[in-house]
Amino acid sequence: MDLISRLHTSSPLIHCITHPIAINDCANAVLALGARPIMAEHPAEAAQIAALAQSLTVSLGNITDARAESIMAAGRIRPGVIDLVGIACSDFRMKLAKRFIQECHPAVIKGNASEIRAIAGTGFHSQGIDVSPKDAVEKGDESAQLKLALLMKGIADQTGAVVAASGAVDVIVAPGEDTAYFLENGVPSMAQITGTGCMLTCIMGAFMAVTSPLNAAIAGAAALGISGETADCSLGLGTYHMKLLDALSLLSDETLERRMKLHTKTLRVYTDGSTSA
Ligand SMILES: Nc1ncnc2c1ncn2[C@@H]1O[C@H](COP(=O)(O)OP(=O)(O)OP(=O)(O)O)[C@@H](O)[C@H]1O
Ligand SMILES: Cc1ncsc1CCO
Repeated sequence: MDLISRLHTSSPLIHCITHPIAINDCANAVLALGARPIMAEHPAEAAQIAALAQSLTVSLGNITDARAESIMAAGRIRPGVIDLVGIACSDFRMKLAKRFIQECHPAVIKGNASEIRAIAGTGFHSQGIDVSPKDAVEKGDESAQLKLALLMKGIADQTGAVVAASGAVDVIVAPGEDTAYFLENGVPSMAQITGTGCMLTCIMGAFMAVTSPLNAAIAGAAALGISGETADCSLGLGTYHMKLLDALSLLSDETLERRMKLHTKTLRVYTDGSTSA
């Protein structure tokens, strides 16, 4: 795998429509991997910038009317990554997410486990923008991992998008495929820094400029998770935040491949609707 060196060599332009809480970290995360971010969000220019860029990411976090408009305008131009931030606690965002998925056909649909359950139309627990502990999928809980993956397969097959659920275990499923991918990289401190999920969205978008949406989702989750593992958190969260960016900028393809904790499972959906792995 040579995705990081491909990014450094080709320096693709990544159009990220995200929110002020995470915008600076997102731009720096894209730069750290060798790509070029453009954070344009004016509705009058969003389509033109999306057409110019090699990849697009959109986030529903801290949504505004202007950003909602530019997300739709850019999404109609290019199938990007949509981050479903907050759809579990906001009917407005849920409606916008559904409209985006229907009209813009994103390549990747990403959220935490509560947001993924919400977009699947199944029971979910809302805890603001964070995952509810009742929906979260933990390391070692194979049954919960599998249930979420099966739910995600339904969304993927229905929308044609890769579906990614971030968390302690990142779960990724592609449309028309029976394989579910489970990544166990990362440390709990990452959830203590605001915007790590938003950075992940833009990192996936960066990789999408040089590989398929499925590989981009896997490589993105692994790259951020490994950076979170190698960054020093002993001096507190403020320093850890910067160390995370340092680690991302120093990450090599060799380390990405060697430290990636990926396992797969085959999902089966029977004609009577029952499921198994
Ligand atoms: N408990 C955890 N253990 C290990 N890694 C974690 C944990 N929580 C988060 N991570 C890591 O952080 C990454 C971001 O995931 P997370 O689901 O926390 O984002 P998020 O909640 O959407 O963040 P935000 O809303 O602040 O942008 C994951 O891909 C994973 O690598
Ligand atoms: C704190 C916060 N509020 C809306 S988005 C966001 C950052 C994490 O997504």
